Amino acid sequence: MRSAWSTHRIREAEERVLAVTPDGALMRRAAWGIARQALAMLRERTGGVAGRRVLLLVGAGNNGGDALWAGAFLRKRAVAVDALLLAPERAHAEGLAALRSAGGRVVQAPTRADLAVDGIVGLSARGPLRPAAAEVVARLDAPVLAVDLPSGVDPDTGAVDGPAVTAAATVTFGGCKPVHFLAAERCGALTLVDLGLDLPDPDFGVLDRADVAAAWPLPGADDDKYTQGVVGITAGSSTYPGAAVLATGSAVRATSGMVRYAGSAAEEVNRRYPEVVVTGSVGDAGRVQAWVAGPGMGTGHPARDVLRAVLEQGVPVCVDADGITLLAKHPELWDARDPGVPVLLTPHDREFARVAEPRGIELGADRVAAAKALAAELGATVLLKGHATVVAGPDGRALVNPARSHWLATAGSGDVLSGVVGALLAAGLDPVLAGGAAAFVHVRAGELAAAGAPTSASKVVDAVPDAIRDVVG
Ligand SMILES: NC(=O)C1=CN([C@@H]2O[C@H](COP(=O)(O)OP(=O)(O)OC[C@H]3O[C@@H](n4cnc5c(N)ncnc54)[C@H](OP(=O)(O)O)[C@@H]3O)[C@@H](O)[C@H]2O)[C@@H](O)CC1
Ligand SMILES: Nc1ncnc2c1ncn2[C@@H]1O[C@H](COP(=O)(O)OP(=O)(O)O)[C@@H](O)[C@H]1O
Ligand SMILES: [K+]
Repeated sequence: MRSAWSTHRIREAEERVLAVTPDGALMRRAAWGIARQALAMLRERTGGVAGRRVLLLVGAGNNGGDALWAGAFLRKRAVAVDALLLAPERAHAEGLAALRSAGGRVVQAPTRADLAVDGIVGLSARGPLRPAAAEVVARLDAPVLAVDLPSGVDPDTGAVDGPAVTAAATVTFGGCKPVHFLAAERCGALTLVDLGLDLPDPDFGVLDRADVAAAWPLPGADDDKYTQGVVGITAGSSTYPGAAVLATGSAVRATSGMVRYAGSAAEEVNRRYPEVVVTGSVGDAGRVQAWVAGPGMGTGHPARDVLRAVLEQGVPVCVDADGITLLAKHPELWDARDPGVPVLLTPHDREFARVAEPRGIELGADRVAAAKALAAELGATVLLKGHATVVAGPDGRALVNPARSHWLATAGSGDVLSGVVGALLAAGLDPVLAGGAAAFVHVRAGELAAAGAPTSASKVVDAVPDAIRDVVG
């Protein structure tokens, strides 16, 4: 698992190491990492390094200092290095002297380059690129290597509110920052240079394939259809059967155990998935180890009563879509749950706001903080959907799952996610892990279904087994 720390935590840890390290040593270590990455990119893109051209974009602080030192190192490999100083009077003095004495040039306007190094701003970044920097970045046609993080993107939230760098690669130092996962598409390929920092618990973790593989429930020799955890789905309606078919189908594809469906779309579900045991109501459904409640179920009184019946069953529940709106409209529904049994909500932004705003929690730029606050407030796990998915538990743990493409932004894809979450909750996974692993497999299924072109939620359902095979195989 990779981890991310907010900038103030990184800074605190850096201060401790700086206090016992010779002056400039950390910066040179950071710059060495940038230079190595720059050489690799030049080699890959132009077939060599000597005589290739690098343009440094140098801001007012240590981020620019890193870029200048990296330029000095690149000169040793006969790379032609130009530095464009965006705040000439505040450019890092030692870095500039090192670059000059290594034969680097200071230029007044962007020059033709095989690679640009973004040393405009790093940990101290606030807001989008300022006009002078924005103008230079807009004129670049070389790929960009970002120092620490792409300038103009908020380091702690990944928010982009105006002009910002989109990097082909980023080299960061000491520990990853939230931006690297919340705005992964702006960072490109990420490399971490170790600075020997003693870091506290991270703000959030990021599951990798091996973590998901280790968590994913596999049937064993003694398993039967019941022992793997039976998933119950109550979703859809006779007017909107699609959500029921998608969520149920996704649970069928995500578990080799049994899936039950309870609701008025039973006929449509059974026509598409004959292996599902269907009933008209939750009361008649038989035992399950977890419920998924909400997609397309409506927000009227009958749906409210169904949700209450589900919450009263004393098994983990994934509440999605209309179920979340019902919880917002009828907060007394929370009283139906057993406080010791996990509830996992899977809101998109508008659903999140419906539940959170009456409780004084705003969904601002800091999506991780907002999800953590709502999870703590509700005593439930919150999976906040978006291009990066945030999963926060009531105990303060959080995971982020970055998107690798955006084809999953398609109608019904949230219904597919809820079915996968249900399968993992029924198998007994901790809800934060269930949410994180489900989001990981959902993204992979989306990639496989889309393969670079528009897809549909039905195709994503069908790609779930391939995604699981890809992860656990
Ligand atoms: N500490 C360490 O040991 C190590 C640190 N290291 C490196 O130091 C970096 C942090 O350096 P830092 O703190 O000097 O500030 P940095 O990010 O360069 O910003 C400079 C100034 O830019 C400005 N500015 C703000 N927003 C802006 C915007 N949107 N667009 C344009 N400009 C903007 C703002 O100045 P203002 O004009 O507001 O006065 C700000 O003060 C870190 O990311 C890493 O690369 C590594 O060497 C490893 C060891
Ligand atoms: N821009 C995006 N890039 C990648 N994934 C996205 C993007 N927007 C939404 N998603 C994902 O698509 C799914 C949409 O869910 P949701 O909003 O509930 O849709 P629906 O209600 O149509 O099922 C979520 O899993 C979300 O994380
Ligand atoms: K930068």
